[in-house]
Amino acid sequence: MKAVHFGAGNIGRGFVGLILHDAGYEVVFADVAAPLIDALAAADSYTVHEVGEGGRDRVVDTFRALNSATDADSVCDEIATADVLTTAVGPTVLRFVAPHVAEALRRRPAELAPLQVMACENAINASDILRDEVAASLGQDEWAKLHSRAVFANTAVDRIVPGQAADAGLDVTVETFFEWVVESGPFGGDVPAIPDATFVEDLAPYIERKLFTVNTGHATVAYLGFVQGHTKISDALRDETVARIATRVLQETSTLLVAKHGLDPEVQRAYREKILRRFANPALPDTVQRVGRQPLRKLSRHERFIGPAAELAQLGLPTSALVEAVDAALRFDVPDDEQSVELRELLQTQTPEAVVEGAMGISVGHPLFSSLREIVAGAQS
Ligand SMILES: NC(=O)c1ccc[n+]([C@@H]2O[C@H](COP(=O)([O-])OP(=O)(O)OC[C@H]3O[C@@H](n4cnc5c(N)ncnc54)[C@H](O)[C@@H]3O)[C@@H](O)[C@H]2O)c1
Ligand SMILES: O=P(O)(O)OC[C@@H](O)[C@@H](O)[C@H](O)[C@H](O)CO
Repeated sequence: MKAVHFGAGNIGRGFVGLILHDAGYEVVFADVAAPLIDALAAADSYTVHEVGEGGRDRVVDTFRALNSATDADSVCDEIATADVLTTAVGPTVLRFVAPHVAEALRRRPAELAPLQVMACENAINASDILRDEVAASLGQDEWAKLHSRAVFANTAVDRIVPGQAADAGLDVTVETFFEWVVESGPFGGDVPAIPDATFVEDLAPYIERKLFTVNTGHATVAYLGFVQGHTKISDALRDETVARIATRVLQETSTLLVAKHGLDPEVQRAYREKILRRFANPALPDTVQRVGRQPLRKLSRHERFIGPAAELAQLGLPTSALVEAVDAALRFDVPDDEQSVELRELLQTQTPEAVVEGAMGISVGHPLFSSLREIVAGAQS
């Protein structure tokens, strides 16, 4: 069995690559970072160090690596004969992966089973986004002819993989916990052979529970931690102010998740408490800068703050803690982060109304509008 995986970064090596390797796939990593791909191509193996209770070292071998920027032709050939294609590149990068997949579908022998595509990004329906980009890349007529050569299944992936130490080489330090949930419908009864993945009929409750609990909570700790002057996530969570607001934020999103998806409130309470314990893991060298990265993506309409807050506001339910977290996000000032710089520019050049409508997708008249307008104005003063 062969899997092509785009994005040989933290989650690519420390989670998707490991799980596919353990499932018996030969993994072909594709990435645009030349030093990383060169190092992978020259290596026989790398080690995933799980830190925390019960953590152990896991060795990944039997992989190959290709540069998708300079050797796109070989990458397309590999995809054309692969069983599985996964990505962990970031949701905004999927459109750059799509032309490779489109070309691979042209080359894929018609007698092969459909390529099983799973985009492992922190975004709702990331595989559908990739599918739409592939269709756009092929154009309507060609897509109609080739679409049956691939199936696209949405997924929810959960494992904290921090940025790695400069001297770590290819090895990756990760937490022990992991969860990979995949929607089963698109596979039509022939799900990929991945024992560590869980296949479910309806992914919506899983991806929303993950994004609006793990990622909302994580980003809250990152932005409030940044404001309070912390560098590490585990230190930020030891700060009472940060912990108090993070706890309230997770109570707010839990109210929505319980109401919307019929989750058991006690199970959800245990889930969010476990998540706070995961963030507090002192052996995990995770930073507020990594977790807060790309604040404009995180502040966008369907993401971890505005997504749940908009739904709560429409139901007349409390959103004050989420709004406090958004307030902190507006103060994330990291010159190395392009979106942080862009956010600062927006705040300096646009009216509060334009920021709320443009960056957060909330229009005048929405029940969340006035509280967001107020905090944007506050961040500008
Ligand atoms: N790190 C985590 O804890 C974690 C957990 C769950 C999900 N995720 C998600 O996984 C994705 C990747 O996150 P990460 O933390 O591994 O980031 P990362 O920056 O460590 O890895 C991303 C990799 O993608 C590569 N890349 C960029 N553009 C590319 C392109 N056009 N083609 C091929 N490769 C390209 C980069 O060179 C990099 O190696 C994101 O969507 C993230 O939200 C991350
Ligand atoms: O990857 P992002 O930028 O969407 O979010 C940052 C972190 O919250 C995220 O990477 C978590 O570590 C991960 O989602 C845990 O499963």
